[in-house]
Amino acid sequence: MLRIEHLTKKYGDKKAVDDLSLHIQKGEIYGFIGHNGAGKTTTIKSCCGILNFDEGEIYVDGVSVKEKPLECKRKIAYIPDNPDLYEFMTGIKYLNFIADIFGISQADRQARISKYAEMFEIKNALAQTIDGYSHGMKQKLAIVSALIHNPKLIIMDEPFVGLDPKSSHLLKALMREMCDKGGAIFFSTHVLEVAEKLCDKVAIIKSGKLIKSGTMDEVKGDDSLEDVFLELEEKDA
Ligand SMILES: Nc1ncnc2c1ncn2[C@@H]1O[C@H](COP(=O)(O)OP(=O)(O)OP(=O)(O)O)[C@@H](O)[C@H]1O
Repeated sequence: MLRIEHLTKKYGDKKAVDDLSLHIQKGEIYGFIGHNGAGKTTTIKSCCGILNFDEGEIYVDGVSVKEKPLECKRKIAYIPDNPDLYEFMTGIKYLNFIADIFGISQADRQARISKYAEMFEIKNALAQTIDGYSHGMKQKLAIVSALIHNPKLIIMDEPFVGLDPKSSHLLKALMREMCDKGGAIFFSTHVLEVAEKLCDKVAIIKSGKLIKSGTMDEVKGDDSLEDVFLELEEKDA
């Protein structure tokens, strides 16, 4: 569903991501972990067609992000680490704006908005302008807006930051349900306990380079993901 081949992205002379390859298959929840500044957001933004990259290729469901960015964006939902939404809009206006961009029918958008806004308990806030939302409410609105076009692939940067425990639980269940239906999820997190419980596979990035990836069992064996991560961080530090 998502194929990253030899991705290299530089800022000036500095390589933020260096020759990184990863394959995320249908049905997989794939976690992406690494220290602050390791290159996670840069990789994620490259996958979503938000950042140009210097070398390599990225394919979404077989389509090149470089050659056909719009076609890829139709298949993807991207939830950034900071929900910078149009604050002057009401929640419902924002959701309809996103639904218009993706050309979603009135019937489908109403059904999805109703389902997900109710699930994340923001239905009553949809008439308010977004500038009055808390961080968590904005994050929930960003999640609802990401689900409006029924994406095949969801890419999320630190999705659990700011969510209350109930919403985190709901999001985890939704992630699993979506993958069970043939979708795929690639997300970054610093919460290793969540990654360990939730992910089918995990990749560890350090200073722009992929240092370990595979199924959770392959990566961590009998240890905890935290122990393995910390040990890898210590090596050659
Ligand atoms: N716009 C930019 N201009 C210059 N350097 C940048 C820019 N964005 C990121 N970097 C650098 O690229 C490297 C990777 O940053 P990135 O944001 O991808 O890391 P990250 O793994 O997402 O970190 P965090 O966990 O703190 O969010 C860092 O060294 C960062 O300073």
